[in-house]
Order: sequence, then C-alpha cells, then structure tokens
Amino acid sequence: MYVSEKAPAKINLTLDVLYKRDDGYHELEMIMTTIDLADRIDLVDLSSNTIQLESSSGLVPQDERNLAYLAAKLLKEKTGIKRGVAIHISKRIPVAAGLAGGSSDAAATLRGLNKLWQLGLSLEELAQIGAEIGSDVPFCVYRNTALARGRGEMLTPLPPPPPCWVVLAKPVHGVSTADVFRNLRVDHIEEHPSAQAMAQAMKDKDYEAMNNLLGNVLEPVTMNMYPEVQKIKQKMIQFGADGVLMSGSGPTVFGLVKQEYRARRIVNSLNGFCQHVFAVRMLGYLD
Ligand SMILES: C[C@@](CO)(OP(=O)(O)O)[C@H](O)COP(=O)(O)OP(=O)(O)OC[C@H]1O[C@@H](n2ccc(N)nc2=O)[C@H](O)[C@@H]1O
Ligand SMILES: Nc1ncnc2c1ncn2[C@@H]1O[C@H](COP(=O)(O)OP(=O)(O)O)[C@@H](O)[C@H]1O
Repeated sequence: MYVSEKAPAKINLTLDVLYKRDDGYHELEMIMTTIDLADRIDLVDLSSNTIQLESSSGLVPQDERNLAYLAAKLLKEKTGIKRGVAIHISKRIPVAAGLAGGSSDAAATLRGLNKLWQLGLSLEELAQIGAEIGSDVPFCVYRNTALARGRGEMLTPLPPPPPCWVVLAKPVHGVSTADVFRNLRVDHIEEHPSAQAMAQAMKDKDYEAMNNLLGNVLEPVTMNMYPEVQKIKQKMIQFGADGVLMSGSGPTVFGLVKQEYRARRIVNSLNGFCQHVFAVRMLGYLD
C-alpha cells in the first residue's frame, strides 16, 4: 500500500510572546495560516517492523533525527502497531526558514500513516501526538488558519485570510528557533501585535486591515542577529508589497499583494538579493 500526503508551509500573520514559562518555553499568541508551498511525503507500507527515510534535500537529516522519522516512531510507540514504513520527502519548503517545513513533514507523516496503517485516529489525537514532536506540529496537522496559544498547540480555527499572493524571500542562512527565543528579552518588547484584531480581519475578509495588523515580536530579534533580514524587508516595501513581515523566527520575509503581476514584479526585483525568492498563493483553507 502507498499513501502520498501534501505538507504545506505556514506563515505567521501575527506572533506575540506573552511571557517566559517555568518549563523554558514561551507563552505565545499568534495567527497562523497555510500557503501554497508544500513538501510531498510518500509513504510505502513495509511488512518489516522498520522505519526507512530518504529526502530529495541534502539539507535535512536522513535518519532518526528527521521530524518525519520521529513522527513515525512516536506513532508506532503510541499505537503499538508492528508495521514498518519507507518515507520519501520531496522537499520544496526552504529549511530552517520560519515556514515550519519540518513540522509540516511530521504532521503529514502522522496523517499519512493514520491512513496507511488504518489506525482510525482523529485529527485531535494526531495533533496531541504531534505536540510531543514540536510546537508547530499541531497546527500543521489541521493546517488551514488558526489562532494559536500556549506553546502553539492550543488552537482556535479561523476563517481563511482574504485571497492574495505571498512573495517569500529567504536569505542564504537558516535560523535556529531556539537561538532567537534565547535572544528575546520579553520585558523589552516595544509593540505587541493584536491577535484579536487580526482574527477579526480574517472574519471580515478585510485585506487592508490584515496588512495593517501584521506584527511579529521576534522580527527585531532576528534582524539584530541577521541585518540582511531588515534589508530584504525594506526592499519588499520599496518594491510595493502591501504588507511585509518576517515569518516565525525567520529569516524568511513575506510580502502580501493582491494581483499576481505585482507579485511577479516584486520577485523579479528581489532576485539576486536573496537565495530563495518566489510567489505563491495564500491558501488559508484546504478542503
Ligand atoms: C517560532 C515558531 C512560530 O510559529 O515557528 P518557526 O520559526 O519555528 O517556524 C514556532 O513557535 C516554533 O515552533 P517549533 O519550530 O515547532 O519549535 P520547537 O521545536 O517546539 O522549539 C524549538 C525551540 O524554540 C523555543 N521555543 C519554541 C516554542 C515556544 N513557544 N517557546 C520557545 O521558547 C525553545 O527553546 C525550543 O527548544
Ligand atoms: N523533514 C524536515 N524538514 C526540514 N527540517 C527538518 C526536518 N527534519 C528535521 N529538520 C531539522 O529541523 C530544523 C528546523 O527546520 P524547519 O522546520 O525547516 O524550520 P522552521 O522551524 O524554522 O520552520 C532544521 O535544523 C532541520 O535540520
């Protein structure tokens, strides 16, 4: 048997840090949505009780450190199933980019194996298992658009954002999420974005409000570590994006525009400044 599952990337329209928790994690409030950029996870059932993994990208671990491998291993432990799987990851999402590529691969592996091994688990159960792999995995299990709280695992579904194009630009280096959180001084945060106002913009399908409300408290931290991120943001604004923000812990910067021709123009203007530049559609909702 064989199952193929799409693993879409996310962007954070708002990202706020409320406080540092006793367990070392940060209490977050953020609005996340899916975009039309995805890895593909192919899963082939093995009768032997083993997990095999390979990826088209040399930039991700090809062994038990891969988040998709971890997902398969954890699912086997939780369900006690004595089956194996060969996992192939066709990677399109840039790695360590703030786009949750690894988390989405893990989530797609959980959804795919649930079908392949006919486990009959609900998305809620898969999300609960996913939370043990990483903070972004529960959102990636459901995809769509949501208000995320806690570590990122407490999710309230939202309607999709108004349709538009998303220009993505990522500098050559990746960013360690742990390093960015370590460099954040919660008491020094100057401006907190409003997740409630952004949620209302989703409900109202208000494109202008969505652009005005974009905000990410990790952006100045990453920009301080990698000044290139600020330069890319300035270029995107200069080239005419309606709203520009760094996604997650970065370093990918996204710009929102309504019309495809404007997205293409920004991509052409940015080419040469950074390694990965492309335009994709906002998805927000997958069914
Ligand atoms: C910042 C966000 C926003 O969507 O995205 P990315 O930039 O990774 O895409 C996520 O919260 C990242 O989620 P994820 O990448 O799954 O993080 P995890 O593996 O759980 O955590 C990596 C490290 O980040 C820090 N961390 C993460 C989440 C959180 N709420 N507080 C934290 O302090 C911890 O130091 C942790 O060890
Ligand atoms: N399947 C995977 N895809 C991408 N990265 C992975 C994967 N498995 C493990 N990783 C590791 O996870 C780290 C974070 O990668 P990624 O999820 O792409 O970034 P981010 O959390 O910034 O969105 C990288 O250092 C990478 O080596």
